[in-house]
Amino acid sequence: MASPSSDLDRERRKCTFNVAELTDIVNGGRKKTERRRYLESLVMKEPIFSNEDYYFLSREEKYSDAVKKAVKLVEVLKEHNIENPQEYQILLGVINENLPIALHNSMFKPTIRDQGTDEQRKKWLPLANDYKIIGTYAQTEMGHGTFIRGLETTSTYDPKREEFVLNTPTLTATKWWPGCLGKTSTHAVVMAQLYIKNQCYGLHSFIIQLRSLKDHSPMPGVTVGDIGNKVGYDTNDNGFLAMDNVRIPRENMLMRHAQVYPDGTYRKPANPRLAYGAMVLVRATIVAGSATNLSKAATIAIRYSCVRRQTEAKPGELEPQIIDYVTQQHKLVPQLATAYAFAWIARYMMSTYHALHADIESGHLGALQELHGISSGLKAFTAEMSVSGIEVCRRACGGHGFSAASGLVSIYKDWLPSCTYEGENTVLYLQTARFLLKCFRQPSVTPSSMSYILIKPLPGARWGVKSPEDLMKPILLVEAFEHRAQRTIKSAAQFLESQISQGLDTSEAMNRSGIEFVRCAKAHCYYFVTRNFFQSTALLKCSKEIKESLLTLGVVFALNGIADNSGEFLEDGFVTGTQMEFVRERIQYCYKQLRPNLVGLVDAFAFADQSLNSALGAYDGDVYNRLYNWAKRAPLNKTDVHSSYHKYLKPILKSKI
Ligand SMILES: Cc1cc2nc3c(=O)[nH]c(=O)nc-3n(C[C@H](O)[C@H](O)[C@H](O)COP(=O)(O)OP(=O)(O)OC[C@H]3O[C@@H](n4cnc5c(N)ncnc54)[C@H](O)[C@@H]3O)c2cc1C
Repeated sequence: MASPSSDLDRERRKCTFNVAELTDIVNGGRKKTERRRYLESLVMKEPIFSNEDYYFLSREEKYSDAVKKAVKLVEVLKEHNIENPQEYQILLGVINENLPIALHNSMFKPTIRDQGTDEQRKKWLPLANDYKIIGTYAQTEMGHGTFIRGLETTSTYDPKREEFVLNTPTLTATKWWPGCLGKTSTHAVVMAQLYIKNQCYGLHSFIIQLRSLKDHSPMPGVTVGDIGNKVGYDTNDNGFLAMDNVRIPRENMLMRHAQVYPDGTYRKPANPRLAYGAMVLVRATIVAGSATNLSKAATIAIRYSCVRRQTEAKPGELEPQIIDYVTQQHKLVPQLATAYAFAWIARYMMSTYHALHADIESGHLGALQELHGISSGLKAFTAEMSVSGIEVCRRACGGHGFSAASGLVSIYKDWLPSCTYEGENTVLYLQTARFLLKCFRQPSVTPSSMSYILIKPLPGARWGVKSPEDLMKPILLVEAFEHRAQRTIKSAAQFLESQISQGLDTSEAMNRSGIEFVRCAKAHCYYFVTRNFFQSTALLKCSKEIKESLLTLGVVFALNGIADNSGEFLEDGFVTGTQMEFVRERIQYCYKQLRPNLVGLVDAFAFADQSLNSALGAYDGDVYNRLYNWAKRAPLNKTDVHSSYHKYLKPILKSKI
């Protein structure tokens, strides 16, 4: 049997490009790579962050361990003055667990920043930044998540005492799901229906103290706890919250956009779209998370597939590395291509958001609406594809993919809810579809990045691909996705009109058109991500070898998208059966081209072993020793004879043979 480590060494020698150069591209430059390494070292040098035995812990142990790590992380952040959210994400990446202060930084502070007045920011943010308080964001209730107008929690203004009184009027109004709520947070931003003098003014945000800062016991009127075990997220205390006449001062309503004056006069927000900014940022972060989690899974599965050998072709011959089976390549190379495509689109979303930030702050919201329209669909698209891609990687590791030691099980379980939180995926696709249809119908509101929608595809249009070689031309690949998106948007618009013309009211017509809407939103997202991948790669200043590899990955991403959705390309005759054969042929050609560089392409993500926490995917490829040593540490193996033998097995095994 070949040595697993030498297998990976050989793979690394075959790579045609300089991996460090690609790592710098992935990180956004050499300086960022150096900074990332430095930040990672801050975590790796602290034994408290070790996750070696993580997979053996019970839920309660995992939570408690995560609290310990969170406190140490706060210490590291303070000691090194780390305030940049992206740098914070790097530290979390190596810790590789969903810490129970996640919502404090991802939602509590950003909501106060976005919705708080200057005085409120001045009061709350220093306390939050210093971790004197720990906050969460409580919106979802047991009865409603998606339909936020249906939330039932009330906040009634009492002008005599200049206070709001918060209540959970029904069982279904119980806040349910908020992360870090159950056992950790001392405060929460709570979304509640605002009532003043018996009139409801809709949802607003309020800061509530949940727990005493002296002994962490729930405040009077507050019932709070953990919602119990979930598919994943073991370290996080997703919680429930019920309030019974909880009084807070008037100043605890976040009043940057809407105000309640002491006498109870209400002033509504100037522009309801102002809330979009924070949402866009959170969605861009999820898109980046999709890229990272899929990159981790692809790293583990590709390294393992170069180490794992199975099934000799001829008796006595060395068994091939499983990566050399084309079926294995067909599972894993598309995931690698998708990971890069998502990394590039995440960067686009982040940079567009930051470029627009000044506009948003000064109330110029035109471009924000566009970003909101597309970010909903991109969040859904990347979450959906990354989650299914991670599962493909897990299965591609055979039996060992089912072991917790693979690392893939926890990546999957912990990333799975990204399809649900921050907007359930289908609901987000529907939002993007509505934006696309608006652009389709009203050219005057269509932003330049979406102008393709206005070009009506010619009836009888045909794809300009004449040979398999043509499929290496980005312009032709983008053209195919553009055509599909244009056609499905038009057909969704026509479908909706046909429903309305049959006499259905708008909401029922929209409901009946939902499947068409989701179809066109997905088609748009695939187009957008493919176009961005080729545009961004073309602009890179890098070696010819890197550019070639990235472009080939882009071709894999595009061609698999065409093959997997072949019906939509063939349906109107834009793509012919012969061209579809070219597509399938070219996919295999690309796999062959990329084969020597597969390990280099995953090494370039530069994940520290600790951040993969995988016996299968560590850098040195020492899979079998790691698996064996890990299993030997399992709690069940602490003794040679387990206590259950004495309790149960012994009597039945006592018969004489
Ligand atoms: C791990 C995790 C962490 C979370 N963290 C938080 C948190 O920190 N704070 C917080 O407030 N919440 C949190 N949530 C809640 C989360 O935001 C909601 O679960 C999510 O918004 C979906 O809402 P829902 O559960 O009501 O699903 P539902 O809306 O009930 O969805 C169920 C099904 O109905 C469909 N559906 C619903 N409405 C429509 C529609 N209009 N058209 C078509 N189909 C529809 C959906 O597509 C889905 O298939 C978290 C959830 C999870 C799983």
